[in-house]
Amino acid sequence: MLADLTAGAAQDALARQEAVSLADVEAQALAAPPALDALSALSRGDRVKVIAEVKRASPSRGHLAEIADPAGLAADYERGGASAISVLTEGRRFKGSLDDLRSVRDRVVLPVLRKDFVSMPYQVFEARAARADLVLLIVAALDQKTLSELFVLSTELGMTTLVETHSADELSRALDLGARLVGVNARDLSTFELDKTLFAQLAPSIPADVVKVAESAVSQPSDVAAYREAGADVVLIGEALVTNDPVSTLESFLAV
Ligand SMILES: O=P(O)(O)OC[C@@H](O)[C@@H](O)c1c[nH]c2ccccc12
Repeated sequence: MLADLTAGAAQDALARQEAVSLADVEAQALAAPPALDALSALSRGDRVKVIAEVKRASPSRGHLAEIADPAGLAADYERGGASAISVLTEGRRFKGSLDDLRSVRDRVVLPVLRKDFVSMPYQVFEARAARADLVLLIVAALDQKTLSELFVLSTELGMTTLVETHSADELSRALDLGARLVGVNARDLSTFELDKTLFAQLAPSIPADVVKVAESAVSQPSDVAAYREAGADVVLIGEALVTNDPVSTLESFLAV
């Protein structure tokens, strides 16, 4: 499944490249206003921080929410106390787009993450051209050479990279890169199985100066409390926020 998602996203990027060449998207990326300092925004504080996600659907959970106005939802997230906004830009299964990201970027002042299945430099340039401040790289989807190249490129473009892991081996690959923002996804993107204990298993192996993000499976405040207890600086939440009132749900999560 992860391989399919990654291949599909690459195919879609190649189709966009027919319209806007690599050189042009690179020029757009270099001309964009500088990325916001997302690492500072997400660094450990007195309270847990939330990356709130604009997510219409997923292959594991199907349709979640229509979200006709992604910018309005992001503004609600900002009002509710989120520290950054994640925008799923994958079109096939998550029903997102770079237009969603651009409209969110125009509305909020928070750092914005491009959440997609990135495997080519073109997609990294696109993220920055759309004024994303962060880009997701999924260790399981990439060989170490490609992962490292994409990490270096996004860093050179001034973005913060959220490096997503799902095992001890993937975590050590993320740390080898020098990643400063590391995510542990409770969901296995190949089987869609959920392991809510994985963050707590891996967190002790993540150095103190690396910002730790617990991803997926937060449905109630006690889930946030458990991730915080296990050492999370940040939790990334999608489904619970798009299927409930975003502001009050976010506030209840931030109150733990
Ligand atoms: O909707 P949830 O269970 O709150 O999960 C959000 C986020 O962690 C999930 O969307 C996610 C984590 N890593 C990903 C990689 C690609 C696509 C999606 C994801």
